[in-house]
Amino acid sequence: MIQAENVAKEFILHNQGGTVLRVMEGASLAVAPGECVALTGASGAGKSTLMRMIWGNYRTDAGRIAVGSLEVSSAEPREIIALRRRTLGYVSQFLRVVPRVPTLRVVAEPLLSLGVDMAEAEDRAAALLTRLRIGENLWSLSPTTFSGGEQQRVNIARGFVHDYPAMLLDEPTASLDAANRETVIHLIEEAKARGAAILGIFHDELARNRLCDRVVDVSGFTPETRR
Ligand SMILES: Nc1ncnc2c1ncn2[C@@H]1O[C@H](COP(=O)(O)OP(=O)(O)OP(=O)(O)O)[C@@H](O)[C@H]1O
Repeated sequence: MIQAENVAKEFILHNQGGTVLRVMEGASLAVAPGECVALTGASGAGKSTLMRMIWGNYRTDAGRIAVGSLEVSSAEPREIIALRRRTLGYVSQFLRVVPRVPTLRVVAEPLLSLGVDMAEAEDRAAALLTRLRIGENLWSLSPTTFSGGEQQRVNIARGFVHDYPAMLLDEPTASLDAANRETVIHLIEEAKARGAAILGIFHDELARNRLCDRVVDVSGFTPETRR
């Protein structure tokens, strides 16, 4: 469902004399439906860079990336937007929201953009917010003033509101208390059980061991010149 073959990436630092940083070469991996794969490797090894290339935010300099039937590495922006709407979910570490939009709406929005009717979308959003222990008194407020952990739970609710066939998770259990961490682990287990292909960065080793079928160490894709 998620595939990378021989992917290479370099950054050109235009504000530093055009220095070229070759950060990755020969990166290959595949995540099948129902499988959870963890990206590991030291800080700076390229985990986030690989995730951003799969998400379509960073261009690939060589090789190919595909999610489902779409070649992300050569896709048009409108194809990337459609992929993100239907097929590929992404739970980043931080919630980014438009100010003043109420929490219930923030969480329901991915379903609304798929044409699900408001009542059903809000029901599903409410169920997830309840599971993630966000009190109903907060649902009509914008999450911009929420605590870090509350914002992360809203972010997770939004990321799991639609049953994406593929998901990218960036430290989904970071900054959560024990009970909410357990809830998030269950949400990920449920996504796997319904056949989602999941690729994630999990610094939380216990969560990684419970959830992940395999580990891909991105240090193996670091060019010789950087080792
Ligand atoms: N936009 C960018 N411009 C220039 N260099 C970048 C950019 N993004 C990442 N890099 C460089 O690419 C390398 C890999 O960074 P990346 O953030 O992917 O590592 P990581 O494994 O996710 O690290 P961490 O665990 O610390 O988050 C680093 O040397 C970083 O400086």
